Amino acid sequence: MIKSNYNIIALMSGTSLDGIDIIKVNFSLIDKWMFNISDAKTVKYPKEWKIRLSQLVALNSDELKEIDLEYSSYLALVISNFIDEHNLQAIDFIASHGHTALHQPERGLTYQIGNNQILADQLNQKVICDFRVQDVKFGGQGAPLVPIGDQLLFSEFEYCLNLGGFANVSYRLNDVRIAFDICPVNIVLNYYVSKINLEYDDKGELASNGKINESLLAELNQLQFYIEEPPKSLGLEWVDINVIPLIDSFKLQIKDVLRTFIEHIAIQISKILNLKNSKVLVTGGGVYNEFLMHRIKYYSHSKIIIPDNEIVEFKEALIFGLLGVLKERNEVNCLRSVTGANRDHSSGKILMPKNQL
Ligand SMILES: Nc1ncnc2c1ncn2[C@@H]1O[C@H](COP(=O)(O)OP(=O)(O)OP(=O)(O)O)[C@@H](O)[C@H]1O
Ligand SMILES: CC(=O)N[C@H]1[C@@H]2OC[C@@H](O2)[C@@H](O)[C@@H]1O[C@H](C)C(=O)O
Repeated sequence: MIKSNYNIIALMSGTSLDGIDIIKVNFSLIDKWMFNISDAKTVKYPKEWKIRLSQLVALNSDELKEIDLEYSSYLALVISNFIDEHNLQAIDFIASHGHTALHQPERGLTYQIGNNQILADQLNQKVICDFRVQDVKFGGQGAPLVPIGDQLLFSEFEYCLNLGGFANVSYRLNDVRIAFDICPVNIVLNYYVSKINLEYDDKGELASNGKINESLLAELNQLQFYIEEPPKSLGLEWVDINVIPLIDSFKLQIKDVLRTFIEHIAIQISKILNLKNSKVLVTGGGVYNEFLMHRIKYYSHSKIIIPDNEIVEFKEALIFGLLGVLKERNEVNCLRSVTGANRDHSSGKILMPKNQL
């Protein structure tokens, strides 16, 4: 009989580069999937890794392969420390997203580093990973992948909104799950505050003291991406080409850039959350940007619900864990309605440690 209870470790490294989210979680299937997170931690990147990961786009394929190996080995160390710290035993497998190095689905390309065989070998554990590649091979965007988890674990909410490096949303429309990236969020805010040596704009304080530049706001709101129909996704490359040069051309003070960009985010999000009185589950580090949340609430007619910190911070890791479980069961974990692939499919690579092959 197929198992219905899984003890796993799940990991996610998001675009904001704040660190590696790692959790120990139990999934059990009763009438629906239930979960229980027993341990959770964000392992901050050492400065050196943060710099290296922020420069991946510039690397050639040999350099990428080399850093992939090193990063896989680094992840193995992070996981093994987590196992020791929490004295974890009887783990069924590790589900890991890795870190996105390249994402150009229109060229058939997406590359997450950290999914190398040495991860399984070094840990001597089964690893399920590399969830995006097959979707791109099937003509999909390879992202977002979290919506299947929104559907299976958080179906009581009309919308699931995540405010990470980018804002993404998922919701049901005529019994089909729709999801897409809305606009950049922390990836842009963090970039500008890094110029004054801050990691992020705590609570949105700086932004709240800035002034909106109406011309920049109008130009941001007119970017072509916003009128495209889903499925659609954003990557760092898009921000580097379309957003940063535009903002820089205005030569504004940082607080005014932040203020204008926050208004832009709130406007773009409000265009999506247009179902009156709906419940919106909001997660991701952007939740802690109080000024951003204030502007989102100002424009929105929905009920904004912020869950406890564990879900705010670890929902993506949780769902990549679920993707691993679904792959293990050979069940669908990528929805064509979301990614635009030519079929629903069970995506991911299973790495067995060498000595268990
Ligand atoms: N107190 C705070 N005030 C303002 N912003 C905050 C605060 N705490 C966290 N953030 C923002 O949240 C970011 C981290 O968010 P999160 O971990 O959800 O992103 P991510 O997982 O890397 O992104 P993605 O989901 O797009 O891959 C930080 O880099 C910062 O910009
Ligand atoms: C290619 C890639 O890594 N995309 C990430 C990124 O970060 C946010 C947004 O862009 C989303 O599309 C996706 O991650 C989430 C977790 C997802 O796949 O659902």
